[in-house]
Amino acid sequence: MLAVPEIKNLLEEHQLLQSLLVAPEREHFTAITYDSRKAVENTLFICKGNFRKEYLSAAKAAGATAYVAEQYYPEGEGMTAIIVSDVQKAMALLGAAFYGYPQNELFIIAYTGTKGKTTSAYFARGILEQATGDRTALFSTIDRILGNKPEQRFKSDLTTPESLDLFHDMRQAVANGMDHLVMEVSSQAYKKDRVYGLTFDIGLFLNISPDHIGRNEHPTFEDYLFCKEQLLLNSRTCVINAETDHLLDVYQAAKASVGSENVYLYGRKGAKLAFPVEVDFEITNDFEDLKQSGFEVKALTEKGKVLDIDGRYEIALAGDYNEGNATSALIASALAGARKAVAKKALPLVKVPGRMEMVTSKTHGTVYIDYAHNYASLSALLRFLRQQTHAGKIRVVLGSTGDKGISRREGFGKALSEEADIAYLTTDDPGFEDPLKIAQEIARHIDTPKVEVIYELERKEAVRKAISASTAADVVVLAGRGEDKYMKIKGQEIAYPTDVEMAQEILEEID
Ligand SMILES: CC(=O)N[C@H]1[C@@H](OP(=O)(O)OP(=O)(O)OC[C@H]2O[C@@H](n3ccc(=O)[nH]c3=O)[C@H](O)[C@@H]2O)O[C@H](CO)[C@@H](O)[C@@H]1O[C@H](C)C(=O)N[C@@H](C)C(=O)N[C@H](CCC(=O)O)C(=O)O
Ligand SMILES: Nc1ncnc2c1ncn2[C@@H]1O[C@H](COP(=O)(O)OP(=O)(O)OP(=O)(O)O)[C@@H](O)[C@H]1O
Repeated sequence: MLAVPEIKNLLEEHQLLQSLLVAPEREHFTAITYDSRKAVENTLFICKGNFRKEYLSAAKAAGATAYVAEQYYPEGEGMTAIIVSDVQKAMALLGAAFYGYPQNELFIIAYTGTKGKTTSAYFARGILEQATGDRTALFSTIDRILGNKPEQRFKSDLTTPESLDLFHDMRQAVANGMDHLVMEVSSQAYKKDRVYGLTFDIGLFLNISPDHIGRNEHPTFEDYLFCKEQLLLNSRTCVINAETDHLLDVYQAAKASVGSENVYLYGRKGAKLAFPVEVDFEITNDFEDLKQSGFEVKALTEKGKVLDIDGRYEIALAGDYNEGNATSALIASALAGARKAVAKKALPLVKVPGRMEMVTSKTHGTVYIDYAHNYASLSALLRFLRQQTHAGKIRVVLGSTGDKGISRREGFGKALSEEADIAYLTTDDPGFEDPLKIAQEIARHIDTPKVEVIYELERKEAVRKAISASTAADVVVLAGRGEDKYMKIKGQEIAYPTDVEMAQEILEEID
């Protein structure tokens, strides 16, 4: 429940309130929503984003008695009108208040980074699940786990939910007995003030590379970096991958916010850093194959030693970057109070849907299904597979999404040029764009004749062609979609088999 005096105070404190017109008997609200289709009796309705006046009329007809907006609407006549200077910020504040500030009942670990957020969040939750006796929620790009029952697990639409949904889900998690939360915070979350007003217990910065720049996302790389760094300005303790690009900027943001004594840095032994800084934890690879890896973590500073995580760990995920992801989770969970012995047992059990999944074959190449969908992740993946694959060819099936992430097309072309032998260019969430045109744009950035380019726009056929042509020495990479079950075409989500399902089905037929 939320009442007008509390709303007024809160919005005034944050200098957001422009005018307030309280209609008689419209002073207490028992529901809150930004979607007219969800409005019920006595709802406080938020007019935000690509809002249309008809939505306010619909909300009022459904029983909404007040609205929050950046302007007055005649459609809201008879309702309490709360006019604010920034509706996204107001929504976050009102959401937290409506749901009774659930963040105060959770220890929150928040991840940002261009790559590795989901994987690292899964690692951290894997450890904390054991350490807290199953009281750790997870809000990831893949799913939102609000409790331990299957019906408390939901597929995610966004990496970071809209603020109202975020506070709603936090409240649910608390009601389900959770006292820890691991979540991903996208740069968009800061751009759109979805996490406005939140302070995280631990904020982790994994890396940054050009991505998410374009229409509907960030106008420039600087804006992208600025938004990502906001996590460090809103966390009590910061953990940074010392191997990130723009380390100086990132480190300074964290130091200015919490002081160097509350900043932890980690990196691979001998890694070249973008600026010289004392690293708290050093990672040494011990062994790796295509299924797993083992590594050693060593504290180099007194502050690092206090966390007591020195030791050898194993993970059931290939890719050297995953050792870094796992180390970030070790540091975060140690800061949350998890013991080393628990982490050691928990880490090898962590699986991440759609990340480095594998389908093996007797006669054809092993198929890797990975969500890699920009230059940094695809090149890291292909470089890793090249080291592990000796004489065989690397066959890569991919497309690039339409309407967003335009810079990925160039990134894919570049990564394919570096390590692929055969590129099967196909369809991946084309939206309102022509998938052939997208594929041709990727091909334009393949700058070497060493890469054979095959166009096959039906994704399933492209997968079939790549697997059928492969020998046992080859690897087949199905990139970009992970566990996606839908293809986004012209504003619709059309059911489509996952890459894993297609690989399994094709191999059952031809193996
Ligand atoms: C740019 C952006 O942040 N867009 C998000 C935003 O859209 P929006 O506020 O304009 O809402 P909208 O869906 O267009 O609808 C307008 C309003 O009318 C309402 N409505 C609509 C229909 C109706 O009948 N009645 C009604 O009241 C809607 O509920 C909404 O409040 O709010 C919506 C939820 O309310 C989000 O789904 C949508 O994300 C878009 C689809 C999206 O995909 N965003 C991407 C770029 C994103 O945020 N990605 C990041 C990851 C990328 C990264 O790492 O940076 C993420 O966190 O997921
Ligand atoms: N630390 C890392 N550095 C580079 N690439 C990585 C790293 N971690 C994971 N990847 C690659 O990026 C892909 C996506 O990983 P993950 O889903 O964990 O990242 P994410 O940050 O959640 O991505 P997104 O924001 O695109 O959803 C993986 O499938 C892997 O190929």
